[in-house]
Amino acid sequence: MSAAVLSGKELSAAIRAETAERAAALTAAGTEPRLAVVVATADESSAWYVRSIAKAAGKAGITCDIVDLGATASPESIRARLAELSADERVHGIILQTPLPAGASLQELAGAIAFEKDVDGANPVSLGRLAAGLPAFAPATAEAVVRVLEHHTIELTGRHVAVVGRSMVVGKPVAHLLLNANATVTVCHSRTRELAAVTSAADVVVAAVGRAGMVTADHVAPGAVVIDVGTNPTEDGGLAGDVDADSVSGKAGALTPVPGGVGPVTTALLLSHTVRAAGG
Ligand SMILES: NC(=O)C1=CN([C@@H]2O[C@H](COP(=O)(O)OP(=O)(O)OC[C@H]3O[C@@H](n4cnc5c(N)ncnc54)[C@H](OP(=O)(O)O)[C@@H]3O)[C@@H](O)[C@H]2O)C=CC1
Ligand SMILES: Nc1nc(=O)c2c([nH]1)NC[C@@H]1CN(c3ccc(C(=O)N[C@@H](CCC(=O)O)C(=O)O)cc3)C=[N+]21
Repeated sequence: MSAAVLSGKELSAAIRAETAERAAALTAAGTEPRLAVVVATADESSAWYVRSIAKAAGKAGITCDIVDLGATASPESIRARLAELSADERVHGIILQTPLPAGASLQELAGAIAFEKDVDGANPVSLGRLAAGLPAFAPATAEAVVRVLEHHTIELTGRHVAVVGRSMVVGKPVAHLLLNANATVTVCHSRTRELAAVTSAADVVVAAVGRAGMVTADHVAPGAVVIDVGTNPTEDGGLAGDVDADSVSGKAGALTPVPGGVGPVTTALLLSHTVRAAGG
């Protein structure tokens, strides 16, 4: 038996269609929605994302400014640019791409992103509000994980979800969103002992590690639902997930594909957050 494929494409298309409608209404009313994408990395996975944001924003009628500061930008210069964009009335949404140059951290810099423009939920204020169950933009990827599960009518209440990864972009916020959805959540990381035993006890496994094929059949229970967040560039220019799909699909009940799973929903949600930040 091969695991069911949990596509993100239909959900992404629906979110993008609704976003385009809202963007057109805003533009007609005199507000052009605008997203600033701040880049200070040469990372290929980030470059993939930035290209797909720019393309999808164009189609949705959102102006996208790519602000490339270079992979050697200092934390001070990144912070100054975030503050400038935060004060710029024409800009409605700001995302700072990870990874960041050595010595810079998202949690330290994202405080310079105005809370109301923090469309990728990076400001620690956004994460705190998310944890408290208060309105805030969640990081698009973390929200995408939960939306894909909901779209495929996978029950979360009372079920055990193991998240592998504890970054500010995925692991930590997704753990809070899952808790808010009444799941029982275990968060794993590089110091977790007996990782395969921990994840094998879960009904749902969320892999956000950044290592191609790290999650194998040994890590999942028979019939479990597996969400693959990983987008690792391959030598031939493609993308590989954090899950070894060949091994896992013979054991899991359902699995998100890479590409075509969480990624397209992430991009759509970032744009949806941007039109909401613009008042749409
Ligand atoms: N599809 C999408 O929309 C998105 C995809 N991504 C992709 O998701 C992946 C994760 O991204 P991100 O969270 O930003 O990555 P980070 O590198 O910031 O975090 C990786 C996490 O995985 C943990 N980890 C690393 N190795 C192991 C291991 N051997 N066993 C258990 N845990 C481990 C780390 O633990 P520790 O904290 O101890 O170091 C860390 O918490 C990447 O492939 C990235 O490209 C990211 C964002 C969006
Ligand atoms: N602050 C921050 N937030 C992020 O969310 C973030 C980041 N930094 N840094 C880089 C990673 C990587 N990432 C991807 C998102 C979508 C695709 C994506 O759309 N993938 C498509 C393929 C691309 C396409 O079709 O054009 C897919 O999986 O089907 C890829 C990669 C977000 N990231």
